[in-house]
Amino acid sequence: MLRSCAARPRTLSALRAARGGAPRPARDPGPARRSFSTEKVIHKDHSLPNPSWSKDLRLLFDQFMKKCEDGSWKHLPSSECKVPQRIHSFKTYFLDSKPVKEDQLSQARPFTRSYEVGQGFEYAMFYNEDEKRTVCLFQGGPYLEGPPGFLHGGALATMIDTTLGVCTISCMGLFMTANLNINFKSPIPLCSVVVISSQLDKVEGRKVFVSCNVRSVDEKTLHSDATGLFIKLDPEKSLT
Ligand SMILES: CCCCC/C=C\C/C=C/C/C=C\C/C=C\CCCC(=O)SCCNC(=O)CCNC(=O)[C@H](O)C(C)(C)COP(=O)(O)OP(=O)(O)OC[C@H]1O[C@@H](n2cnc3c(N)ncnc32)[C@H](O)[C@@H]1OP(=O)(O)O
Repeated sequence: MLRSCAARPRTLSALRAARGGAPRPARDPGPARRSFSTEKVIHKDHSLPNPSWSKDLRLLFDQFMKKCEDGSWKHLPSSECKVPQRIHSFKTYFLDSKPVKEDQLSQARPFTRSYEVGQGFEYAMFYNEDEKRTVCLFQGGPYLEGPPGFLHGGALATMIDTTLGVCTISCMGLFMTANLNINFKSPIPLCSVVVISSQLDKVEGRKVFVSCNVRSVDEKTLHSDATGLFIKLDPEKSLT
């Protein structure tokens, strides 16, 4: 994700300055944050194969890594601690409208990267800039059970939300989900692998419309299809 954030043409302060508003001083990260940001900590990339990955997930991962060789697809790294510019701007410009306790914030980590290896969300994301498409290879672990032996619908909704969110990567700015419509067509056996294929359908002002389908590895089963609306955050508007 860092790569795409680094490529972002302008920061929020540049956006704000462009509007003639005085750039808001970045919030003092506080001692804990300062020491954290000066540490040279190498964060684990959770989007790489690990022993919990099934043969299906490894095969699909290798197939998509091959697609990356000509540069058409990009593998998106995923660490639970790295604070890319986009998230940092979000915390600087949008979180102060509702003071969140510093110590709670310092414990924050992405929901999908908060389980022991293999027990929750195992996934890898690939992005195609030209086609504005994101593919997520997802294996839901045993802690994501809904109906006995099947994946919880909320766990699938989480991965759909995350995958659709990544589709906004090519748009400037920070986006939040305003609407998700999900059809659950066929239950997903727990610990099986599915492919979430998503695309950016249209942009209207601050509104980005995206959609996806969720299929089994052999593509024979359509497990789900969904649409989403993401709204670009307006730094002049408070979030709460
Ligand atoms: C933010 C950075 C950090 C998170 C990263 C998120 C995503 C992008 C990421 C990239 C990569 C990373 C991976 C993705 C990881 C996770 C993704 C998860 C994303 C989420 O999980 S995020 C949490 C859940 N999400 C919320 O917690 C939002 C709560 N919500 C609000 O904060 C406001 O609601 C907001 C800001 C959305 C809009 O507020 P606002 O004031 O800026 O805009 P406003 O209301 O004026 O609407 C403008 C135009 O959108 C139309 N519109 C609005 N809502 C609509 C709806 N529901 N249906 C149909 N149309 C709707 C209006 O009708 C108007 O349309 P028109 O202009 O035509 O009149």
